[in-house]
Amino acid sequence: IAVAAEQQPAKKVAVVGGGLAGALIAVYLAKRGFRVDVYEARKDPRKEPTIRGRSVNLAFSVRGIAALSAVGAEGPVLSLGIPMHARMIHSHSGETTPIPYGKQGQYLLSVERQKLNKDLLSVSESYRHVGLHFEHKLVAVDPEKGHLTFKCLGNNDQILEVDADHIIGSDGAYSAVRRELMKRPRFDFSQEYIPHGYKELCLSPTQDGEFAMAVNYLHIWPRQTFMLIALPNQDKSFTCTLFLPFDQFDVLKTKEDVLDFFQREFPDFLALMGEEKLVEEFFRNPTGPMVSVKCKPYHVSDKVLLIGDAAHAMVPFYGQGTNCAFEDCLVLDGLLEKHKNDFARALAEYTRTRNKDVEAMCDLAMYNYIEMRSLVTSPVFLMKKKLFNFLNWVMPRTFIPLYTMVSTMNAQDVIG
Ligand SMILES: Cc1cc2nc3c(=O)[nH]c(=O)nc-3n(C[C@H](O)[C@H](O)[C@H](O)COP(=O)(O)OP(=O)(O)OC[C@H]3O[C@@H](n4cnc5c(N)ncnc54)[C@H](O)[C@@H]3O)c2cc1C
Ligand SMILES: Cc1cnn(-c2ccc(OCc3ccccc3)c(C(=O)O)c2)c1-c1ccc(Cl)c(F)c1
Repeated sequence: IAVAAEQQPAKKVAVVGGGLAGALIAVYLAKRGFRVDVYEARKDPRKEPTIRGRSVNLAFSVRGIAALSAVGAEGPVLSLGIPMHARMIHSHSGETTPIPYGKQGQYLLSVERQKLNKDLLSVSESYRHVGLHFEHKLVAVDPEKGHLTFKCLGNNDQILEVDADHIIGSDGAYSAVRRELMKRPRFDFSQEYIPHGYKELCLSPTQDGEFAMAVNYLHIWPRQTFMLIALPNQDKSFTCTLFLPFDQFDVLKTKEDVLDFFQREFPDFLALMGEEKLVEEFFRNPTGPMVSVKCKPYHVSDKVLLIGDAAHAMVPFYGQGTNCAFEDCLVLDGLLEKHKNDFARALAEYTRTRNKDVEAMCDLAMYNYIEMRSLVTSPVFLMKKKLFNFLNWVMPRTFIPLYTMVSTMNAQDVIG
């Protein structure tokens, strides 16, 4: 006797990686009635102590918010996020110039990554057919069989074998799922590390507990081959990121080296940060690499799909990586809707339609990096942005600055 579709057991999806993309796709698939198990190598971030001054934030834009709104998960970002209506450009002499992101109502949101990840994991867990498994590191995967092997890091590295109907690889730029797909013929893959590294520094609130700088801005110190940015946090600190070539990081070995560098290049920032705090932050926080990854196809028949950085890691000079990862979820959901949960059709169309868009974002981010690294001092940055904003004012429908088009949001875009 044919068992009615709704009485068949729900298809099982294994999501490898419980970062931002993994947590959101789990919500999407749970809403579609799949049985979802998320396997994350790290510990449950919700049980980890929040280390003050270690928050990392993201610039969020309309494409990311739309993907959250589609599953009713935009609450945390909208309540958490701090609007940045303009960039604040800091010149070498310490002058600051605000340049709006566009007309009134166009802005970016500064959102704390960890808090967002925790909230999305909790939203996914609110669905009874979602299971979260932390400290489970994928060590092998057989895409054709839908078979996965995990090492249970919290349990003497015991091995756990899992079978799933479908596998989502959302395990980031250094994806283990993608590594398996790379063994297959006709799998295109390219990656490029850039010569710059990045280091996060926390600019604490002032003595009287206020923000140390103007709050509703994305602060930028453009210094040609290196740049500094600062995004505001809910706790009135700023998460600042220094982008500097590794060979320049390598020569900043002593306290004096660091203080001389900041006194020369970012005197206003040094004054805000204080020498003691700057040195402490500089040597405590790691210097991270930045890689651009492209690959294709993103799927293996109806069995495996790569999303987020696992599919398309981009250098962060457009602030769109998470926004693209979230848009991946929206696109996949639309295709599952179109193909009535037929993964084979949905995944094939996903690769066919999504690839050109995300590779355009990867290229834009790299183009921005090259442009920022070469042309940009604050006068050039100011002139360029003011000219763009003027042209947009003169021809609002025909000239929209590319960055504004890609990255900023309108209130009505969000509220719909
Ligand atoms: C300096 C910097 C600044 C950035 N700023 C912005 C910004 O302003 N705006 C923006 O939109 N984006 C920004 N990004 C990009 C953004 O951080 C990424 O695009 C985003 O984190 C991608 O999410 P993801 O879930 O695909 O990957 P990740 O966030 O990397 O998550 C992958 C998860 O998989 C887990 N994992 C990895 N391997 C395994 C395994 N073998 N088994 C199990 N689990 C595994 C990891 O522990 C992790 O939790 C920035 C990136 C950098 C480096
Ligand atoms: C984290 C985040 C979110 N968005 N952006 C971003 C990116 C590019 C931008 O402009 C293109 C451009 C600026 C300067 C010169 C040419 C082109 C603008 C802007 O217009 O404000 C904002 C960043 C960011 C990330 C790293 C650095 Cl180093 C940085 F400066 C900003």
